[in-house]
Amino acid sequence: MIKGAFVGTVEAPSKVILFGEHAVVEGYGAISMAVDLRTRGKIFESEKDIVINLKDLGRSLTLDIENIPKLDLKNYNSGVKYVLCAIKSIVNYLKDRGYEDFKPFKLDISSDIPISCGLGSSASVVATTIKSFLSTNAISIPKKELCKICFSVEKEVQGRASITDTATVIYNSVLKIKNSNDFEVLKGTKLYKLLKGCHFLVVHVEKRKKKTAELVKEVAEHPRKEEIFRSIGKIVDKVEEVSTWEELGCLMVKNHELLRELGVSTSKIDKVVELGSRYGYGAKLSGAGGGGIVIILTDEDRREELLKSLKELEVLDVFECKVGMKSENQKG
Ligand SMILES: Nc1ncnc2c1ncn2[C@@H]1O[C@H](COP(=O)(O)OP(=O)(O)O)[C@@H](O)[C@H]1O
Ligand SMILES: C[C@@](O)(CCOP(=O)(O)O)CC(=O)O
Ligand SMILES: [Mg+2]
Repeated sequence: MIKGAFVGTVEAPSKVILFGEHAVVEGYGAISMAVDLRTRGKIFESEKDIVINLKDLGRSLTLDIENIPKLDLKNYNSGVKYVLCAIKSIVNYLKDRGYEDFKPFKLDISSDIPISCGLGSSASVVATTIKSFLSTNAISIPKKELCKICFSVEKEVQGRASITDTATVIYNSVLKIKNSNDFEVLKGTKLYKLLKGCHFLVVHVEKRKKKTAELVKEVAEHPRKEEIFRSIGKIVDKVEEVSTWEELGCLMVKNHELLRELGVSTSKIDKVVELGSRYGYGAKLSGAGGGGIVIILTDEDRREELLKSLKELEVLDVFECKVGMKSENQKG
């Protein structure tokens, strides 16, 4: 074996939630889809430890394999917790099933996904880390198991979470989330066919001041959350019945209004949603909120006017997003 030799690459995409964020944590449904902005893990041989370079954070972790099951996440800064918890969880999962003597490796993680803006960068990084560990050790586990482990990491680090982000980046598809921990891949249904024809734009509106974990915690304390979640749940149920982009866009705007009532929108996000409704079929914030991204269902005939207005608002970035297609970054 050549010291430091390149072994291979693993990847995971990102996601947008089309309907149902926050309420899904409390057991209501959601609709999500994968976005082709990717996290990549480049794996190299290592002599002794597991070394993980988090290129986007400018951080490096060196882990003695023997000590991984005893890692206490409390001793680490919040930025590296997802990756550490991912490594610890996969080691414990495999040990419980009789595996031992894991191979050391060096892993360089880098991502196209803007961090902490609602695109599920945490789930994508967790999936990449665990897939890298499995690939290095030539172990394969069922997708459903991989999903369960990644979800347990999001839950442990975030405190509260739904399976939405994890399942969407692992199945790399359009998903109907049935409740906080069950889902199905949508293929061939009426809604899937409608979504397949949709042109979406993901607008990175502004940096988020808070992490998902804090936003989910704040929402859990909202005095009217039950009533608002129920209304969001009803919208998700209606989505499967719609036949036109107009109806779909209208439900997006209604879902956004409810997220606004939950207190997770901002004035700039509202302005972008307004533009998305004026020049497109509808729009809403996506993910935990508090800033971050808006998803717009565009009217292709008015796309240029929309892009011009977004530029005037000085949004951070605009990404194309379509079911089953590679997204292109078109700076706004
Ligand atoms: N490229 C990356 N490298 C290392 N850690 C990352 C990366 N991207 C995301 N993370 C982890 O995920 C956290 C952001 O997750 P979160 O607040 O859930 O936002 P989101 O999942 O919407 O992007 C970061 O603080 C960091 O801990
Ligand atoms: C708010 C929530 O519904 C989505 C969070 O998405 P993100 O981390 O902002 O990409 C939380 C969850 O489903 O785990
Ligand atoms: Mg996240």
